[in-house]
Amino acid sequence: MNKRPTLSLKSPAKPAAPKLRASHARELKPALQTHFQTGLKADSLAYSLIGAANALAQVRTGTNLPQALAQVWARQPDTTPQARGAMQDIAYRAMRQLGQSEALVTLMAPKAPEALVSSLLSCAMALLTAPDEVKPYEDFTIVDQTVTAAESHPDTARAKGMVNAVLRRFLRERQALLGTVQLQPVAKWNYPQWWIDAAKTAWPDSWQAILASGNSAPPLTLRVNARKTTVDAYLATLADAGMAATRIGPYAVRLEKPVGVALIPGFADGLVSVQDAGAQLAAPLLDVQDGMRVLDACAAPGGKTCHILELADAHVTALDADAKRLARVGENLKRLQLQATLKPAEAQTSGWWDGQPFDRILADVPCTASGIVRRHPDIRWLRRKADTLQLATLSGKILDNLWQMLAPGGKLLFVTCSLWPQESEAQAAAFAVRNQAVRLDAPGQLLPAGGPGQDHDGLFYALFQKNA
Ligand SMILES: C[S@@+](CC[C@H](N)C(=O)[O-])C[C@H]1O[C@@H](n2cnc3c(N)ncnc32)[C@H](O)[C@@H]1O
Repeated sequence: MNKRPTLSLKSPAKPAAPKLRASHARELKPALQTHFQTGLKADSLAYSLIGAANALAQVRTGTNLPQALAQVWARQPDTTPQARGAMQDIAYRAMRQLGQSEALVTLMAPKAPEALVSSLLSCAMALLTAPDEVKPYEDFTIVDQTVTAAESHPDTARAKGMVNAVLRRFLRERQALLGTVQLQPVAKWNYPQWWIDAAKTAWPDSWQAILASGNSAPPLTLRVNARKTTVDAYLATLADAGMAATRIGPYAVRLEKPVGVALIPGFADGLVSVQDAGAQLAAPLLDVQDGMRVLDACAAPGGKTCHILELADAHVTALDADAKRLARVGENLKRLQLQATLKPAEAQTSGWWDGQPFDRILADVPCTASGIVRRHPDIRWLRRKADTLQLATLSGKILDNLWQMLAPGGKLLFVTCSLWPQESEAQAAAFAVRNQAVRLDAPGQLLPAGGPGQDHDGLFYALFQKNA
């Protein structure tokens, strides 16, 4: 990775120290001053660090990272696109290194830091321990800018000296400190202990590779729209634009260097969509023919809905319990010039159904999303162990309900992006027994994989047919 040229670090603004609140007394535990505007320059690393730290602190209280970042940007409308990019990069790195960073801080800090201080230190640690061949920033810049960031905010100003001391000690004793914390599994793997245990139990031969894969940066994979072009023609378009790419599936193209969608040739015109290569297996597996009635029961944001419609002239109903997310299905259909009926409703209910059976049903059910942590590194810190059982209970109800809506001879494809058998294979096996469903050939559990020729998330596929 090249050094980030967009950040001006020559003369970082040193704002006047903010007034400390009396409520900084530990026992009062004040709420974070999330609306506080620092006087930092938007193009400084300090600005990006305090923004990323704010987002991280929100994640620690249960908000997902994209939403937390969106909240930070909404509160600071002067955040430039470059600063947004830098904040996002720091926050995502921090999520992937959080176990190690928090263990390092616990080892060095004289007492447990308050939420925003802890988050700021985790952001700085993620940059200081970045695995990149070319470091994103120089060590001294990271320390200097983290201290400047601490100084700029009332929730961190008092801890400025401690922040400085911790980061400088880390630079002096790096190897010894890293060696010490690596003895703790949470710090070594950067997942909660229950997650590490679950991976070991489910995948005793490959849990290390699975956990490591979840800490890698994800590829940018495109789905080529079969209605508009071919993979070969699109690869040629990319080559003309000077963008290196390889084919990694029947419709899947991986860009060598991820870019924003605005820079992807033909994206606005619907030539391609962003979709993991593993997720691109769903539509072909459903084997939809022209004229069929198809239900996509958990459809948002519509990746699989649109793929189905790119492959056949079908009558698709796209259902999702979350009306806001369902609106994104509409946006994607519009960009691709496709049509479907959108219904905001819960898939375990039937009040929305007109009683006409479906020929094909896609049940891409809500799950722990443990197979897509490389794209959503915050998930591991947000999920709780009990979520697996709760989500499996809901998806069991969804499957049983949808089965009643399937025409004789019709097919139902059950999909999860989970690595936990309780949500996937065990669920599929129990469903088949409960409903006397015929199980057809499908990939089953795909573990996350990367490399030449293939690159996909962790997904599960089971295909069922109803007796005619
Ligand atoms: C794995 S995502 C679906 C991804 C989508 N199929 C795609 O390819 O773009 C699961 C979706 O299920 C929705 N959902 C959650 N609970 C639901 C329920 N009870 N009924 C219907 N949809 C639900 C969520 O809002 C979410 O959009």
